[in-house]
Amino acid sequence: MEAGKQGKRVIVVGTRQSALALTQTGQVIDELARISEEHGFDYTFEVKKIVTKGDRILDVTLSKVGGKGLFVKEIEQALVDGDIDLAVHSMKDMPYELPEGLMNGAIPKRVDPRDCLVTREGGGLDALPLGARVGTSSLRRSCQLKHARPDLQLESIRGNIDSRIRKLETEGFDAVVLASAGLTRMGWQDRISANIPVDVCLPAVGQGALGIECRETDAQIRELLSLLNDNETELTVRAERSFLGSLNGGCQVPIGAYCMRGEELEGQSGTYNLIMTGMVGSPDGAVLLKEVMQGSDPEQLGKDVAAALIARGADRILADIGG
Ligand SMILES: NCc1[nH]cc(CCC(=O)O)c1CC(=O)O
Repeated sequence: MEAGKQGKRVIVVGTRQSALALTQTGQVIDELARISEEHGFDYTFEVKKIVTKGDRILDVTLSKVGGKGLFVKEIEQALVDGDIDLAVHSMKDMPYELPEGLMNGAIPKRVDPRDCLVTREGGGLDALPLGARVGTSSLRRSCQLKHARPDLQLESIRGNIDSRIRKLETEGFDAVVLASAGLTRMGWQDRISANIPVDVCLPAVGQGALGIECRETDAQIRELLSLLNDNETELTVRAERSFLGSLNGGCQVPIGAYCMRGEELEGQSGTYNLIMTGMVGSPDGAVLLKEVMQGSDPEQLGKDVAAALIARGADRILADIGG
């Protein structure tokens, strides 16, 4: 990479305008400002809020709208057009393929990847009464929860985190399912009744991680972002995204994956054993296929796990639901 020439620069950061998006963008900017100061860069940061298609249709069930990248397309266009210099996304909202000329400049350290339950009475899955009403509009979550607890009534719920928690009270749900990461980033971790173990509910690809997108040609930003990257998160998220890419899935199909980094390989500095679990299921939870594999090349591992699931019929399940 060409070293950037550091002069004075106002860096415009694009983000969605939800409370969570603004909070996590603020956290990234604080971190980038700290890094800039540490390295003697004369950078200041400005936030630019961008409304995405996903924000405009928050009242419709997303899986019915379909399409990939509902929460990122407009932001990526602003990046291509030069209206912003970098964009902060929730990694799990990023489609596998980025537009020509854009790249993932940094994947900062991941927080808790698990889903969690926010329940009316407290306690986790085991504490939910028979036939409890659980709110989620994620096919991945309903598939796995239904598989673990066939008695549960999974019902669609949309909106930002705060409105989903409110609906727990106003719409009489016994529980809603949310990403632990979102609640933690908002400082609302005391609302988490229980985290759901990954072997019960495999998270979405990239859940708990952020993706910082930039232009391939912007050497200054690339240099800055490289200082924010977390190697362990990058390796594991690359494996999960390779899996997603091989299955051609967006975040609206029952696909889940979680990769962990194991030991560094002997005599191969920077190369690690990676352990990944991938799943594909039917929306009603009747079919749930899982594979666990190990490897040291993230892209290859993702492809291998996808191939193993496809060999067991994952492609037919996904074709059936139009994924
Ligand atoms: N689907 C929306 C979304 N996109 C990112 C997060 C927060 C979690 C994360 O950053 O992985 C959420 C909320 C949720 O799923 O509860």
